[in-house]
Amino acid sequence: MSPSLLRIATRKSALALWQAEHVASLLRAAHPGLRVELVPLTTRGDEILDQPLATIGGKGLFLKELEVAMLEGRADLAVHSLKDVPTELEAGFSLPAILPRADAADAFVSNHYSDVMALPHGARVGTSSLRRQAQLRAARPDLELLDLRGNVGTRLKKLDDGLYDAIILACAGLERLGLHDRIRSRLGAPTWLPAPGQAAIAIEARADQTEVLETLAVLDDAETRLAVTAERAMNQALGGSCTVPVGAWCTVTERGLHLRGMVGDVSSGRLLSAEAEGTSDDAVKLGNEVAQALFAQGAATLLGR
Ligand SMILES: NCc1[nH]cc(CCC(=O)O)c1CC(=O)O
Repeated sequence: MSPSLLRIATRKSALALWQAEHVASLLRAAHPGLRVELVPLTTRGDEILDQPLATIGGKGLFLKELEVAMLEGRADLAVHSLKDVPTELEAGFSLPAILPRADAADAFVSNHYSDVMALPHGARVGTSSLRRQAQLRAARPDLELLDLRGNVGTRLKKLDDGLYDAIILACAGLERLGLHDRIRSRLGAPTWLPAPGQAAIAIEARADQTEVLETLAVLDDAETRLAVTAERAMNQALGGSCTVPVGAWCTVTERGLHLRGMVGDVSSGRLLSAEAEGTSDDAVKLGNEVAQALFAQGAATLLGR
């Protein structure tokens, strides 16, 4: 029997709530008569705001409480930014739908400067992402890189308060929040790579809830799933999580998949990159191939392994 009510576990940040509401309206449109409600929850990742994510460690910092709600029957699904979802999902859960991807580029955001190259010598740039820090360091060894955590609104407020000359955010998040006009320039492939899975929204549910999974699967976008499967396979082969300087970007055409990967080093600004093409029937193999090419260039040293 298909469910008559679906409860969506979500974080309480403006971005998370937007994404959950977005999924709720897509579900209502796809299944007339279906009731959909939000269950807003606080996660550990939201509570610890004084430390860079890379230091706190622990995969799935933003997922745990939402998964517990599903296990305890307080929610039927959870909505996540795919880039916050660990490559290895918790046992007993699956991702029945990955939505069509938005703009996966990063955004250069500043009140005074138009892009990274226009920043004055020694300018202060805020981002806690090691991937963003490594790519900034590579382009501009002189910059002062400063930690910056919190949700999108908090980060913009700190920029506006003058704590930074510029910050780096995801274009997708800014667009979803109606903040497109804060984007001074796009940082995109091939010169700048996003996080694996960036700009894709993932729906998570319990693997044993067959009817729920079927109800959610109608929202899945096959092309986005292929691309992010390759990116996440590469990340996994590199032993990556969201706490290592790894970037990935896969495009899908009728000719097949094209994956580009990057591993960086924050202190030296050294970047390794590799790319390969593959067929759409083996996205995982393509991801492994690019990871191997990066290892052949010495990625293990940069990743501290
Ligand atoms: N780590 C926070 C986070 N998780 C997903 C996004 C952006 C939206 C997306 O990638 O789907 C953001 C904000 C940011 O990086 O600026």
